Amino acid sequence: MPLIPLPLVIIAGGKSSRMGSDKALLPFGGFKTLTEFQLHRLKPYFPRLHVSAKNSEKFAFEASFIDDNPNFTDHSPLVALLSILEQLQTPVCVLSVDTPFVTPEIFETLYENFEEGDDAIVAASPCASHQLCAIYAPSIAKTMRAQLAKNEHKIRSVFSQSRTKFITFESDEPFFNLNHPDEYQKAQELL
Ligand SMILES: Nc1nc2c(ncn2[C@@H]2O[C@H](COP(=O)(O)OP(=O)(O)OP(=O)(O)O)[C@@H](O)[C@H]2O)c(=O)[nH]1
Repeated sequence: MPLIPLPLVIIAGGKSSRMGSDKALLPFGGFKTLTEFQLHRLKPYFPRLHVSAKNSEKFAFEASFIDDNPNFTDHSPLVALLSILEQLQTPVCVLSVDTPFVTPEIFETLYENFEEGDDAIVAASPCASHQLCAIYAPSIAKTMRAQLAKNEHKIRSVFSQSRTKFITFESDEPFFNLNHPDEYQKAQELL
């Protein structure tokens, strides 16, 4: 059983504009919310789990929440990542709440590739890279802060200015994510 000695943060504070209702709160896999599904299935593999949100008051369950830094009023994964690193100040595994098929083995492989001096280790697959299935070190926060100070939310620019490695996995399937209602439907069928 893989055991990854870093905290895992489930990132769940987006607008869900394409889904039409908050993805993090959708029922999934027998759980009241997709967020609780993710916490439950990944809990055995990490020493601590947290949930990142713009405002955690939206959740009706208990967990260790990391609210976004209130100085950033915009929504973006970059805002979430910087807020997480500022609060935890340790290397962290992160996972987008809307990817219910990412396995612990994927994080184990990312961790095996994480070396002294790395700023980020990001999963990739044939069709895409997955910036929210990754390990980030606090050393990348400075570059993120500078980027957000320019009101620039593209994580790719942060990658190009830091020591970021991409680890490519064979299949796109574990990275299937739920952006639209038909993808939510398909994910329920795939379970
Ligand atoms: N904490 C936090 N999470 C965010 C923020 N913006 C996006 N996320 C999360 O980042 C992940 C990827 O977000 P997207 O799917 O690109 O955006 P989204 O806002 O959820 O959905 P769309 O509005 O349809 O683009 C999701 O798990 C979101 O919950 C933010 O400002 N704060």
